[in-house]
Amino acid sequence: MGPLRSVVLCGGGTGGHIYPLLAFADCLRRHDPGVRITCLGTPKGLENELIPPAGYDLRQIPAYQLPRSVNMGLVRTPDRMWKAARAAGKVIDEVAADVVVGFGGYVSVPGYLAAWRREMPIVIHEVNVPPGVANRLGMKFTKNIAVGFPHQPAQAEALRDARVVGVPLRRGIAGLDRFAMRAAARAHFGLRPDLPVLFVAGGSQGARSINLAVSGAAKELSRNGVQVLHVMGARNEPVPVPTDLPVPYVALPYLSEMELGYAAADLMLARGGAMTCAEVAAIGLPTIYVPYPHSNQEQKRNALPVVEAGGGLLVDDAELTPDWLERTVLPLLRDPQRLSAMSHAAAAYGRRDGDVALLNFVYEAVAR
Ligand SMILES: CC(=O)N[C@H]1[C@@H](OP(=O)(O)OP(=O)(O)OC[C@H]2O[C@@H](n3ccc(=O)[nH]c3=O)[C@H](O)[C@@H]2O)O[C@H](CO)[C@@H](O)[C@@H]1O
Repeated sequence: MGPLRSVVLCGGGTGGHIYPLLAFADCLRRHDPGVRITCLGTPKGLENELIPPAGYDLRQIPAYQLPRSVNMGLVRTPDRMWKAARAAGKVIDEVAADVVVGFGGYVSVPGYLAAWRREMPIVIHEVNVPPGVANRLGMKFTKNIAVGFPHQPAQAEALRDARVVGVPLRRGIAGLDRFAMRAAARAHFGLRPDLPVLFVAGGSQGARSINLAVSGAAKELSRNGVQVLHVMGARNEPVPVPTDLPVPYVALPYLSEMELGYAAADLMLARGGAMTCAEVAAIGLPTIYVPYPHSNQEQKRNALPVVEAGGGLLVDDAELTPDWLERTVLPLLRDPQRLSAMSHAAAAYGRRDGDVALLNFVYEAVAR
C-alpha cells in the first residue's frame, strides 16, 4: 500500500493536457494498484473520448468560460466557475481525495479552487514552456508546481518555486529503443529497411501548411531515395501525393501507435506542441520544428530550448516551402554524424522518467 488512497486528476480541453494526465494515471496505477483514481471533465471536452476508454473513472462538472487573464480570473471569478468548483468539491469529498493533481485546461481550475477551500494538497503540472492561464490561476493556490521543461527568464517569477520533473509519457514511447525497433517499424508501414525515412506529423490535429510543403517536395525527396511516413491529421482534408514515386511515401490520417512512427524515422518534421517536443526529445529523434504561428508563439517557445541545445532545427511556418525542405532535409539525411549529434543533444535535453518524477513530487507534497 502506497502513501495515497485516493487521487483526483484534472486536465482537459486539448489532448496536450489529457495525454500527460493519462500517462501519470498509468504510472500511479502501476506503482500503487490500490489507489482510487478519479478524473474531472466537462460534458463536451475531449477528455470524454480519451479518459473512459483508458479505464479511468471520469466525473462531469459543469463547463464555464475560463477568464482570458489570470488577474481578471481572480478579481471577477464568475458564478459559473464557483458552481463548477462546488461540483468538483462534491467529487473530492465523495472519493475522500488525498490530493488534487491538475494538468491545465479550463476543467482544472474548479478542481484547484475546491481543493484550496478544503486546504488540501494541490499539485500542478505544466507541459508547455509558457504556462497556460488555467495553471497560472492555480499557481496562486499552491507552491507544488511541477514543469515539463526548465523555465525561461520570462517565466522566472511565476515558476520561481517550480520543480522540473519532465513530462509523463506513454510507456510505449518512454521505453522506446528506436534503433532496436527500426526494422520492425519500417516493415509495419511497408517502408524499405535500407533507405532513410522522414516522419511527418503536425500534432494531434495535423497541419495543413506542413502537409502542403511535404507533398510538394515528395518528388524530389523520393528521387533522392528519401522515404516519407506522413500523418496528415484526421480532421484535415488529405493533400494529394504524387503516385508514381520511386520509393515509398506512406500517408495516414492518424497514427495511434506513434512509437512505431518514431522508430521508423531518421528525421522528424513536426509542430511544437509540448507533448511532441517532450516525446521526440526523450527518445533522441532529430526534429525539424515548424511551430504553429498563432497562440502567443507558445509552440515556438516550446521548441526553441531543444533547438538551442542542438537537438533540432526551427523554421517559421511561412518559410516552410517544398524548396526549403529539399535544401534542408536532403543534406541532413546524408550526414549521419550530424544526425547522431542532434540525437544525443535532444536526448540530453529530454527525459523519459517524467511520470515517476511527478509521482515522487506528488508523494512529497502529500507528506508535507
Ligand atoms: C494548436 C495548439 O494550440 N496546439 C497545442 C496543443 O497541441 P497538440 O495537442 O496538437 O500537440 P502535442 O504535440 O502537445 O500533442 C500531440 C500528441 O498526440 C499524439 N499523436 C499525434 C498525432 C498522431 O497521429 N497520433 C498521436 O498519438 C502525439 O504523440 C502527442 O502525444 O496542446 C499542446 C499542449 O498543451 C500545446 O503545446 C500546443 O500548442
